[in-house]
Amino acid sequence: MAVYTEVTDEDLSTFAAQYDLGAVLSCKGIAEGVENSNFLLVTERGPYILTLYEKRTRKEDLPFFLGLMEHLADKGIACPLPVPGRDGVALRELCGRPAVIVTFLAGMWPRRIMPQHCARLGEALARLHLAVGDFRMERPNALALPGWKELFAKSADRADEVAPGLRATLEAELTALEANWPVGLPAGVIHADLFPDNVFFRGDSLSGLIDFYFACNDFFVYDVAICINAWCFEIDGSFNATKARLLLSNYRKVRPLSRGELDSLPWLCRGSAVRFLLTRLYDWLNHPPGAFVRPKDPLEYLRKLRFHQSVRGLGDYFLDDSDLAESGTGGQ
Ligand SMILES: Nc1ncnc2c1ncn2[C@@H]1O[C@H](COP(=O)(O)OP(=O)(O)O)[C@@H](O)[C@H]1O
Ligand SMILES: N[C@@H](CCOP(=O)(O)O)C(=O)O
Repeated sequence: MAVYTEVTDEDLSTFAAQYDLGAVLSCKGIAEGVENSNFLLVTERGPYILTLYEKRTRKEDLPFFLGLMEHLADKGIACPLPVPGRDGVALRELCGRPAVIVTFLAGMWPRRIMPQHCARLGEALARLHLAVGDFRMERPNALALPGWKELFAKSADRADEVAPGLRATLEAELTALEANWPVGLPAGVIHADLFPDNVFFRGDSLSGLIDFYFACNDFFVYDVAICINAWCFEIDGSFNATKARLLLSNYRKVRPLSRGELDSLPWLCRGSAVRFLLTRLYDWLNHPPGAFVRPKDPLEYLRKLRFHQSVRGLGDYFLDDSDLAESGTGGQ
């Protein structure tokens, strides 16, 4: 459960009085998420989500995240909308933390991922990438290669406590990634954390996307790589090529991927595995004592990294020749 900051009844009623939401009926910490403190806030107007921004979310980035949600909602993407107070301001402060109330999105994230979820995810991700075409704000990716190196430096000395040899593996992988990272691919704002717990479904239909607090500018296809890692491995660690193919083919129906983007996928998958391995490793070694949060397992991402390291080429695991033929041999 991610509740780093406790909110007293008194603090909450003073805070809620700044909105036109009626009286607060209940406010409960949410038993999911690891980054920020989230509460299900029920008022006379209905349910909302109250978020207090913690650790990795920098206050200066919040206008970008809130502006992005407003832009996407305007483009018809189902996502939470920041709720302004009576003064028109959405971003406020509560218990010394930046805080926002956003609209509640109905639906459930899939506990057991079925191939059809991956198909719907592919379409939604591509729609998101098209919808940001005219979003004018920018945020560099703080968790790209230089950020990975900083995180690694903070955890390197203790990495082998988590798995023997992890330090050397990460050192070598960071060097390899630096030498092979693609350049010049189509880029724009990406979600950058579209894990199953951030995608809601109602029945078989995808009902919305949440948690835009890692969104940033990067290659669109890097977002695809993040989703392949988060959605296309089974609990036993095996890669599910059917899920990856469905994710990719449905993405490509909405936003075609060039041959250059497809060819870069194996390295982007490796990079994405390292990115989540490093944040999880850091959190594993440093989670605040007493905080109501369960750190996620870094080794899940070490296993995913090893899988991608063992792959010899694109055709080996995602796509066969007929898939690749659709993209021609063009560049980016
Ligand atoms: N707008 C929303 N509508 C409904 N539930 C939400 C909403 N935002 C967050 N939640 C719930 O809170 C949980 C944690 O939110 P999330 O944004 O993923 O937190 P974190 O940023 O800490 O990872 C989600 O899994 C979901 O259950
Ligand atoms: N998805 C990340 C952790 C970020 O937490 P989330 O609750 O915002 O998804 C991971 O799995 O490491």
